[in-house]
Amino acid sequence: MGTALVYDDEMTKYKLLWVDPVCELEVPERLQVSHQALVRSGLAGRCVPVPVREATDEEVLLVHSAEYLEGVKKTPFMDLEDLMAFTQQYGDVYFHPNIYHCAKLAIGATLQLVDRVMTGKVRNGMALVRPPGHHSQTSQANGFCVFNNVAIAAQYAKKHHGAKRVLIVDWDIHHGQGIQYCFEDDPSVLYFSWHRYEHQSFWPNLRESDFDSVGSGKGAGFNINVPWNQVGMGNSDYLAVFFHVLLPVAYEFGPDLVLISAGFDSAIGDPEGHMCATPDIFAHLTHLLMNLAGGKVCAVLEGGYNLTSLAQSVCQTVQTLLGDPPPHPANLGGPCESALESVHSARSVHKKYWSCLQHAGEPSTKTCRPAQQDGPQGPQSNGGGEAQKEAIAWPEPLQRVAPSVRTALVLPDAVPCADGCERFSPAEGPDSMATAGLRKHFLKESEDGVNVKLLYNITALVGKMEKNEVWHCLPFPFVPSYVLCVCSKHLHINFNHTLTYGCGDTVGLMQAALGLLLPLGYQYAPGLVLLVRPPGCRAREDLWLQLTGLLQGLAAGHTLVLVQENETASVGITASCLLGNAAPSLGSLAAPGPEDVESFERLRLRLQTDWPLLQTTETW
Ligand SMILES: NCCCNCCCCCC(O)(O)C(F)(F)F
Ligand SMILES: [Zn+2]
Repeated sequence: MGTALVYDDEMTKYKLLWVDPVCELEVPERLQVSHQALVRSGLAGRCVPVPVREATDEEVLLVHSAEYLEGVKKTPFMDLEDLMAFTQQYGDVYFHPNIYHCAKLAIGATLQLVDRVMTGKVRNGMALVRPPGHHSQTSQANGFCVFNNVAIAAQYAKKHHGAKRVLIVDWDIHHGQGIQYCFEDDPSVLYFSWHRYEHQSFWPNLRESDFDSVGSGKGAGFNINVPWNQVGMGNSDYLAVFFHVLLPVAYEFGPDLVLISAGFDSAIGDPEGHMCATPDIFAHLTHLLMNLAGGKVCAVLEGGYNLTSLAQSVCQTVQTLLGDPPPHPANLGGPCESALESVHSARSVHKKYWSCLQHAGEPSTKTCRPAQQDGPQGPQSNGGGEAQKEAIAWPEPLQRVAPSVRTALVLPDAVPCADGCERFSPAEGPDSMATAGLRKHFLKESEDGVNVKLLYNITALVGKMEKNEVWHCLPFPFVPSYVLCVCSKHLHINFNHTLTYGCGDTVGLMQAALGLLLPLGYQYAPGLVLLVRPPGCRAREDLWLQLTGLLQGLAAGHTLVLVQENETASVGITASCLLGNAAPSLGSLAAPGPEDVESFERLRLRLQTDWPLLQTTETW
């Protein structure tokens, strides 16, 4: 199952024909540099190319009014004067004789992607389109958008593919009010958006973009807004929102399709966003969504105006969709005070709708300190108004080279090797000291099986030899003999930290994984993840596969999974997960048991001082 890439350079053939400082940044080069970067990096060649098509009127009418469509249909025949007059009735958008054609191609590209993903022809994919869509509304164009590509895709997936629950994740730095309005009272579409807000002083300056717009009627709880009230937000702020707002709710919602309104004006260097998150963060954001909906993820380009960070961010997203493990998360700290206030506000207004948030604090009465002149990460020029005083620079993302052997298995002879893997036989195999040490001990003991004590000895021994890091997670005592799956070729092991968390049921463990394990792991940034599956976890195989999938976001995918020999049936599906295939969907999660929530919250409060990425409320 591959990754689709939907692109056609016809969508570069419209541009601003008059002077308008607000619209001049939406240029054809945005699409060209994005596609070029995918081609030059070899990523486009690894994707399944999918042709675009024009949307039909019927598809446009899934979201837009006939009057609006009839109006836009006239624009190809307008002269410059009429185009400008037609444009005047809308805000922050421009028309062009070819924009109607391109707008239909943008929808068509998106629907082609949805068709391929929903019918299982590909696992996931990206549609590189313009004009963008998330600001356009039933009867109006807005913010460079003519038709709402992603909103139409959600309606289309429900109507033509029987999707019951669609999750839309809008990581563009502007609020996609067009999508919010479209699904305001619709519980089958969960719309999540973060956006630069600055207490309503940033465009589109809407009161309904604040965190207390939760949807209405039957849709209450299915609209989640996380406003950024300061610029300069960085990687830790973005991850904190994923761990403590989006992911717990997304797993409880249990979508059967994930649409990403993938705008990259939320990346560093963007003249609209003024944020500090680096392009590699989109590898992690993508990865964290890829085990939802059985991996059915469609990323659709929205904004992004710094051509360098846009191209880098698009590559990071596509490379992750292809299954390559994300890069090491670099020096993450805790979220800033303003971000914590936004996280806390969103959690507290949604606690009544989502049982995973039942322990969120009450809405904070205090308001954040007046927005400082400087964003949390230091001085930023304000708004897009004045020219950047100094060019903002950031390191080019490191090459992410997938190992030649992605997953190797060490198996008792009786157990067949899973397809796509290599059997790691003690004779040959990687010659790193760490592996040699593991192998030596493993072989010496293998006739009478291995127990966890020996496992610790192994890692302790290896730790002496290698000054790298390993992070034990979820160690459980387990019966003798086990199968050792090694993902990628090189091991870096140093016995350093053990976090043990006993948990009653699947839901509790899943929520603990999202709210405790992942933030801890990202902050700890281990060199290796060791996943020790407890005996009898076959009963919760799908949960352990979710963990196996999610934890590959750490340690650049270097994952060691120990499986009980009496569960050799798990080897194939575990190997499939280590090979980058999505874990099966958990469906909608029930409420976690109260005792699990209690122990979870206690552990979080105890650890968050040392691990600030665990925080969900401001500390003052
Ligand atoms: N400087 C503030 C002037 C108003 N600026 C308009 C910004 C439009 C943003 C469009 C977008 O990036 O959200 C999309 F994804 F739709 F393209
Ligand atoms: Zn935007």
